[in-house]
Amino acid sequence: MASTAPVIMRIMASSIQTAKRAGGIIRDVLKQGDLGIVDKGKNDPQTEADRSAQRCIIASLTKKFPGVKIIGEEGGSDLNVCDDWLVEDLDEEFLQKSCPAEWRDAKPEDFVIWVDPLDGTAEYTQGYVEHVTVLIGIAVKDAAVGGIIHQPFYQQPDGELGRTIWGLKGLGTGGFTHSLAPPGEFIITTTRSHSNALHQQALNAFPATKILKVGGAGFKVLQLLEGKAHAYLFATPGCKKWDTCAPEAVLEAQGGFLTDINGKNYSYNADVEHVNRQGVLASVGENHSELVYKIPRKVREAVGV
Ligand SMILES: Nc1ncnc2c1ncn2[C@@H]1O[C@H](COP(=O)(O)O)[C@@H](O)[C@H]1OP(=O)(O)O
Ligand SMILES: [Mg+2]
Ligand SMILES: [Mg+2]
Ligand SMILES: [Mg+2]
Repeated sequence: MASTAPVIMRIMASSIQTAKRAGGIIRDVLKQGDLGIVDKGKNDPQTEADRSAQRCIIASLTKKFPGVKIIGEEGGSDLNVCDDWLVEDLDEEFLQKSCPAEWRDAKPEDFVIWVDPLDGTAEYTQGYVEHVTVLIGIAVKDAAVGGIIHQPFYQQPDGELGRTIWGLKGLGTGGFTHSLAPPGEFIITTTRSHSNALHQQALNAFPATKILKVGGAGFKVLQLLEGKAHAYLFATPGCKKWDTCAPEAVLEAQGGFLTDINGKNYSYNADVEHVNRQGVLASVGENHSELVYKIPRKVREAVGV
């Protein structure tokens, strides 16, 4: 019944399979050894894995959904890829699920797919491969609605590498076991490679019992989902719509929040500015607005309201 499923269900089911294939490409580039690093800016590396994974994802999704706008971190991509990189199948298990009523009638032109082919590139080049994720975020009009977070280097109990987490607002999440972070503690997960004085000032305002410095927006949201941290803070511009669309959708499908540091959700339509100028604050199982008001007003004014 694949062809009759609502567009959003088909985009999600195709993105699950495509993110897995991209994860395989990311492992292959590392195995082969030459990362082909290019510096796009300060602390902003790109590797052959970013480029190849993006080509795989954009070519596959464009072929399947020609009427859908797709925006990838690595810019315009050559859609001419080998058959091995062209993912045609859909995740059948996902397709069996029932589509939430609110998205059932969404048309191809209502969607924007935000692709971060490799989130945590700095960490990938430094050997912290468990921080790496593939992010495919699905926006309907302005809102982040669905997301895939694939971890290429996650070791399954049976030894298999890779796991795929999904979330769709109104339906829920899959691919991991949700738990809340320990009560009585306050653990913050934050950047390890893009800190600055402004961000540090915000971090200092929290009575944290522990600060985890890890790479990638996807990995930090996974830490929230698995109860390793209570909040994710990045109080400065730097991450972009492709970093937050999928994590926001998955976290919010689980009852959490991912907003700017003023507590406002970002917009994900095709015309928005790519940079998330007002930073990121995410939490699950917490009073999110209380966290917003812990961030010093000076910091919130510096990034803009
Ligand atoms: N200053 C920056 N320049 C470029 N990318 C950034 C910057 N800050 C954050 N990012 C992106 O957001 C992700 C999360 O940031 P951090 O790990 O510092 O918390 C990074 O892995 C990176 O995504 P990517 O690795 O896909 O380029
Ligand atoms: Mg990058
Ligand atoms: Mg990223
Ligand atoms: Mg990236």
